[in-house]
Amino acid sequence: EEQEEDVLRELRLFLRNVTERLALDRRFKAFTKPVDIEEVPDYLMVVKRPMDLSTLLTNIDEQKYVTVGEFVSDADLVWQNALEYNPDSDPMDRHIRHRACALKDTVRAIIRDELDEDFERVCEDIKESR
Ligand SMILES: CC(=O)c1nc(NC(=O)[C@H]2CNCCN2)sc1-c1cc(O)cc(O)c1
Repeated sequence: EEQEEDVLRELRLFLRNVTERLALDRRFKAFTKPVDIEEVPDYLMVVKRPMDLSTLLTNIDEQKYVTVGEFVSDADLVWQNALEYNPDSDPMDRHIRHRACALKDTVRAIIRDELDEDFERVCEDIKESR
């Protein structure tokens, strides 16, 4: 009903704000757009579920997320995929892994500092009722 739509609208506003702040952070430039499969043909052999910050925004607008937990699961794919695709001692691999770890820590810090646990509980109750 109306109250539920109000809650989910507030969830989308929060998730857009978090995602846009990540996309503005220069450290995360490599994560802002889908990996170009033409440029990186072996990418899909390694990474089974590609994800990037622009796709997270599209998912938010398409109302894919009913809880913050669902959003964090997709956001975690971004850095997890980067660690998976960059396992070597190659300087570029290390560089991307450093940024992937920064993304992981930044997402968790924002959610811990800015998400009200009572709000997430209401979202989870809406999800269970559907
Ligand atoms: C996001 C990601 O996982 C990624 N990994 C890379 N790794 C390498 O280039 C390593 C792989 N091992 C051998 C030495 N090169 S480049 C790269 C990337 C960077 C961008 O600026 C845009 C983009 O779409 C993808």
